[in-house]
Amino acid sequence: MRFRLSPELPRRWAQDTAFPMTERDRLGLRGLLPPRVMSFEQQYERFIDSFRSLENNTRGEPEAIVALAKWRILNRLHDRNETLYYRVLIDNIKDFAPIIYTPTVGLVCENYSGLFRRPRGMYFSAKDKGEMMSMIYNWPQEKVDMIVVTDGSRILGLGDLGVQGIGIPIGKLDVYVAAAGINPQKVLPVMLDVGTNNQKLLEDKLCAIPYSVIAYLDLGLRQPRLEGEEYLSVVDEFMEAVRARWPKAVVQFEDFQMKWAFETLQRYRHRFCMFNDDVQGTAGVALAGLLGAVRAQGRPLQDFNEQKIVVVGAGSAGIGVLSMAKQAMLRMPGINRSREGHNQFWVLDKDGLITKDRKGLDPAVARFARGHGPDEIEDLHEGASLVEVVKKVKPHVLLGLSGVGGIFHEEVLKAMKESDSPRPAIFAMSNPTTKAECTPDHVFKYVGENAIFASGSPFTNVSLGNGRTGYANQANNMYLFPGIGLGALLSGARHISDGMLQGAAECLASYITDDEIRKGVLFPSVSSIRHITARVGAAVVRAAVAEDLAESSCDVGPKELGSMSESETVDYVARKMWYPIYSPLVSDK
Ligand SMILES: NC(=O)c1ccc[n+]([C@@H]2O[C@H](COP(=O)([O-])OP(=O)(O)OC[C@H]3O[C@@H](n4cnc5c(N)ncnc54)[C@H](O)[C@@H]3O)[C@@H](O)[C@H]2O)c1
Ligand SMILES: O=C(O)C[C@H](O)C(=O)O
Ligand SMILES: [Mg+2]
Repeated sequence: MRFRLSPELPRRWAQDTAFPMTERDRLGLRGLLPPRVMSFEQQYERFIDSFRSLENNTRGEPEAIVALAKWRILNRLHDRNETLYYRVLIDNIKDFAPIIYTPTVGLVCENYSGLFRRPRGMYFSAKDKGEMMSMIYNWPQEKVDMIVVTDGSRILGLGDLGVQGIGIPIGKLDVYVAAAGINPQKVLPVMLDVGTNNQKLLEDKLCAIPYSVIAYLDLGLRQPRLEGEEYLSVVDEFMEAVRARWPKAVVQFEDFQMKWAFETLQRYRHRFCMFNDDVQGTAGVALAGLLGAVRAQGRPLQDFNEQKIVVVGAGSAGIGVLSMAKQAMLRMPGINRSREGHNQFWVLDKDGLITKDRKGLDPAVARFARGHGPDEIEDLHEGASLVEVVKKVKPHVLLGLSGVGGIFHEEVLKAMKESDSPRPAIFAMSNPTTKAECTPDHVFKYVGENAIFASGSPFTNVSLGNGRTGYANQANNMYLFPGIGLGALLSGARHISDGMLQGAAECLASYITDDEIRKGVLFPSVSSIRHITARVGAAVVRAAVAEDLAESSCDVGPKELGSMSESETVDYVARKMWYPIYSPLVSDK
């Protein structure tokens, strides 16, 4: 019997019109495709041309229409031909990241049930209790290396989007393939659908995609979110199922609401090779930015201990950043022991400045609450407003992880002009773009041209006149999570330690040169993401080896990893990255 395949091959083998004649013959495809055999380069050009004409044809249309149209054309390619999709993504990551990742992925999640055409990833719901151990074997791929899981409870700054949050693991894993070269056959996006507390989704009313007449129903469970032990038993069962089938897989927790982000991290971090990107990945990126802000002032890194930092948002990300920054301060060489108890942070949440007078404070937040000691600034009372805090503290850095768009308004930014730093730094890290605490235009206008700006979602640089540029840095955990996951995978680490995360953050911080820092460039261009990830991944491998956590799952064991120099480790990590090329499906012989 002849071996037959449909021209609609599974997307991972598909070559479409590029199938050579020998393969068409052997696979029974002759006559099922147009006769001309195109090269990969011709297919690539054809896609880029159609993308550019889509851009031209949608010029002037509302932003949401354009963004969704761009997402659709990329998503269709993803469905059709995985090799071409990832090559296009890798080569054009700076242009395409804003489509498959923040900000467009936020819009996609908000409308996911309506945009849904084909499933991607796995769904484990509250109704699957007791079934997960067998369900996990329904995934058709033998091997999975990287899993990104969400419960959809805090999608970017958009809140509880229930099952529609699956768009986030899909986008994060696309970044894994593009940045860390994880083989797309070995990634698994996962949605844990434990219900939703989003009233609109629970009402089961027909929804509509922006500017579209197509109505749809939400695809998730229609029940309030599970809580307490019931919730944890679902996550426990999922984690055990993963361990049973893929004991070496790395699991990234993403966009869980704060209480579950912390609880699951504590529960699993020493038992599984897992991390929480919003808490730990974000912390490392923010720390690299904070150290960059010290260098930009022309000060040595030890002076990090003297910086006054106002953090707006005391959630999973804000507290993650504060904890890592505090640890880094305590590690600084020559730190004066008497300053160990010194609190350089002023933290605000939705009720204003957090002080020890606040009732019912979460212990993780209480560590950073302002007290009544000699260090304190007079009149800064419990619940003080952001403007009051900035005016009185005159911070070196103002960092937002609040999920509230525009909260760094004109008055706040003008107050930052009086900062004690010659280069006041403003980090508007909330996503997507609509939730950014401020824009770079406002920062350079109201704080001044010496300001430093970074945001979670991409903005364009600002022209300051006379050929000068105000840099709009992107401070997003995408600079770290791919390297953390890849480094953990290649070292076969039993778990992901603080030392491995610290190694990742320090590596990113040292990536930028003093010249760039002086100009206000704190983070490298997203175009270099593979190069950065190779370095970060190597730093994570080396930290795992140094801490004796490596049990390498690859061809190179911990002993050999330990004998590699730094640059040899970087080369090794880079060599392990998957790169999209068409592989012959049948041999010529
Ligand atoms: N740039 C990045 O890499 C990155 C990483 C993680 C999270 N984020 C973004 O950070 C935001 C927060 O994420 P999270 O996980 O910490 O969320 P979260 O819900 O756990 O915390 C949000 C915090 O903001 C506070 N807040 C709300 N309204 C406020 C107001 N008006 N003034 C001051 N504080 C206010 C809340 O009280 C809470 O402490 C989201 O928009 C997310 O997209 C960005
Ligand atoms: O997803 C992102 O762009 C960053 C971060 O993980 C977030 O939750 O905002
Ligand atoms: Mg996230």
